[in-house]
Amino acid sequence: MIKTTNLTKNYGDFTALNNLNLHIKEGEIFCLLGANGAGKSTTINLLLNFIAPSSGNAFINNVDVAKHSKKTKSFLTYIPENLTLYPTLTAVENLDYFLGIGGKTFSKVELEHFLTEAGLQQEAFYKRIQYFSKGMRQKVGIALAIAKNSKVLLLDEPTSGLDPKSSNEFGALIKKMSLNKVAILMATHDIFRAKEIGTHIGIMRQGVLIHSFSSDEISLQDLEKLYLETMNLNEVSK
Ligand SMILES: Nc1ncnc2c1ncn2[C@@H]1O[C@H](COP(=O)(O)OP(=O)(O)OP(=O)(O)O)[C@@H](O)[C@H]1O
Repeated sequence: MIKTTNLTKNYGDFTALNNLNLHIKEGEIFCLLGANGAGKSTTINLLLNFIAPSSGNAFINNVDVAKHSKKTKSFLTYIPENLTLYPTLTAVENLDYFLGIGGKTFSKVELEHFLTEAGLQQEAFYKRIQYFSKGMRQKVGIALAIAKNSKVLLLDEPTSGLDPKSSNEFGALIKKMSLNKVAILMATHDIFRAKEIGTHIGIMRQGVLIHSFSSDEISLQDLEKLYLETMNLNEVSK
């Protein structure tokens, strides 16, 4: 699970994240919406201990991220907007390499199985990553999460730049991960996908989570309205 208590990040006088309280349980998909600069990536960076909190705490699987960074990383997989893999290595080789860094070794058959589970077509297993689309690279990232048996998945704008079919496929894959009890946080601008796959949705503005609700409480139309109203508030307060 993912939990934050009064998590705050200041840069001098500027507050990028203001007292965030989140609780994402196993099997839940929390989609975090917000305008550019709202604090979505800051939240993810704090959960990864890429940056230190100014105050408050972040927990992955009940372990404090700032105190036990290495341990919390072993529970999670992070897929950034553009997943960096080794371009000259194949999908299988990349998977083998990154799992090896975490001290895990698997047979060729097992690695192929993880890629299959992640929805990568078999013809791509032994192709160099440099020829992969964004959607295909993300599937390698998901295969990594499956192989690691990750309890938590952190996704930063995973569907931006994906065509509708790939975005739909990605959504289905994320839902499948959640059925395996993974707790998922997805920062996104994609209202449609958030409503479709999210069990919970949050809207952030200027570092504050101002709306948070379960996805079935709101229609797509109302969600869009609320989101646009939030964006307009941003404009007015500038
Ligand atoms: N190192 C830093 N120093 C000062 N301000 C920063 C720093 N890093 C981020 N910020 C500011 O913190 C705010 C939140 O940024 P963040 O990247 O979390 O937004 P975001 O919601 O992920 O936006 P986007 O949708 O554009 O990715 C922004 O105003 C950003 O300029």
